[in-house]
Amino acid sequence: MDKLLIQGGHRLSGEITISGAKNAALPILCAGLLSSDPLHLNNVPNLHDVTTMLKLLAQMGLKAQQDGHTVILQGDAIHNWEAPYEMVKTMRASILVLGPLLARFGEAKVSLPGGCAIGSRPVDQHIKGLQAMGAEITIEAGYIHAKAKKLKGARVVTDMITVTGTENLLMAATLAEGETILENAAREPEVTDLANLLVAMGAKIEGIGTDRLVIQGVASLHGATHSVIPDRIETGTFLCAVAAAGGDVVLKNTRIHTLDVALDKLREAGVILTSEDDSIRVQMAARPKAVSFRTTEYPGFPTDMQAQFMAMNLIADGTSHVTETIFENRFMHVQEMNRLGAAIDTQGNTAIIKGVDKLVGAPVMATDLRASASLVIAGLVAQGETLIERIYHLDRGYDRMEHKLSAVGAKIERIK
Ligand SMILES: CC(=O)N[C@H]1[C@@H](OP(=O)(O)OP(=O)(O)OC[C@H]2O[C@@H](n3ccc(=O)[nH]c3=O)[C@H](O)[C@@H]2O)O[C@H](CO)[C@@H](O)[C@@H]1O
Ligand SMILES: C=C(OP(=O)(O)O)C(=O)O
Repeated sequence: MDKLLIQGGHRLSGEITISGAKNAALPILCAGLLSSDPLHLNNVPNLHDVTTMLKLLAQMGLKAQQDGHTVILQGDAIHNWEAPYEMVKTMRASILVLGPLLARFGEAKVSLPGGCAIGSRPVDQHIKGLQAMGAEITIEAGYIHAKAKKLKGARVVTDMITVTGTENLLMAATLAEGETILENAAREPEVTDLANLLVAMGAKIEGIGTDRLVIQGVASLHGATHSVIPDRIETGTFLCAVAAAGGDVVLKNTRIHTLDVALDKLREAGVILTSEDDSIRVQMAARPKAVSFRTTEYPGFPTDMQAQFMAMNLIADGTSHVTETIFENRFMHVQEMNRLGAAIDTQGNTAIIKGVDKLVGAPVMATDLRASASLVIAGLVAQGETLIERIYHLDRGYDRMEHKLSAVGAKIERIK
């Protein structure tokens, strides 16, 4: 199993190009199931979740040609409507095939994703929404089996804001009969990116970017060309790396307005940020100041940035309080960080981080995707060597992270 070896204590300087967003690319690839025409997708990141998704879609008969960051999909020969456990267990986003398959073919069988490291993560809201649209759903032997001759438009109010839930229902509604209203919809930029693609495919959607999406179903969708938005979480991860390790780096091909709250927190920490068109320069010459925050849905502070900001807070001046409100078990990096000499105490869903003068490298274990990224940041700061095990979590969601960091002066290498 691959590991990352980091020699900490080096400032970062240079340029990093941000990849396309994992969490936009995954639903967008599933949208390929909605049409028999070709879908030309650009800026698709090269990461394991994308490979897994393409494998899953290929098994269903969706044709895919991948050339660098371009993927051309064609859904004119789909013959299998099942997402097996073997694939769903490695990538929860597989649930995103449910809505499109059901809407276009009237049937889908998708393994229940089950719990994962960061929380139990049920999909009851996806099911509730599809049932409201007339689907008959049974859950048996670990599979969601959904059938509907033709989905019918409905008003769906989800109990909570759910990102993939909104995306699944949105895709289903594009081919349903009549009008669907999704209240309490997620407003994450990745949902907006998917909605924009769907519109390019001929879907009729109003309220894009708001918490009320109104969809008029159409008989069929056609092909389109679309470029996946830059990854705001990858951008934020590198911003935190520079904030913690110090340096002067320009991040290119990004969209800073998707990171407003996180940028405010970095400024509060003393980071100098200057933006221009689609790039942002991050400069940090001093010890960061501790910053407190609580995670919430977009446009609030993203849960997917919680661990990386915590890594910066470890060596900050002062004490910070970090409250996680989205997932019930997203503090697994805390124990590993404490092994590096951090001083973190957790009380329920709040972590209290007392900034320390230094961290000291040690072997640590990655437990989930963003926890892995936070350990990389901590390793860049720690004195001596940090060895990070189980980086398959990191590879799920980052496109060549160690190459990008090496290019700006980090001493980081992959050990096979
Ligand atoms: C592939 C993808 O886009 N993943 C993102 C997506 O995950 P994902 O879409 O799985 O997360 P949700 O927005 O659905 O989850 C939000 C909260 O709602 C709960 N919930 C959700 C659905 C449901 O049917 N029932 C239910 O109880 C979840 O357990 C969680 O506590 O949004 C999360 C929150 O921004 C991010 O951390 C993930 O990176
Ligand atoms: C939690 C994440 O992803 P997923 O929903 O795919 O597990 C993430 O991207 O941080």
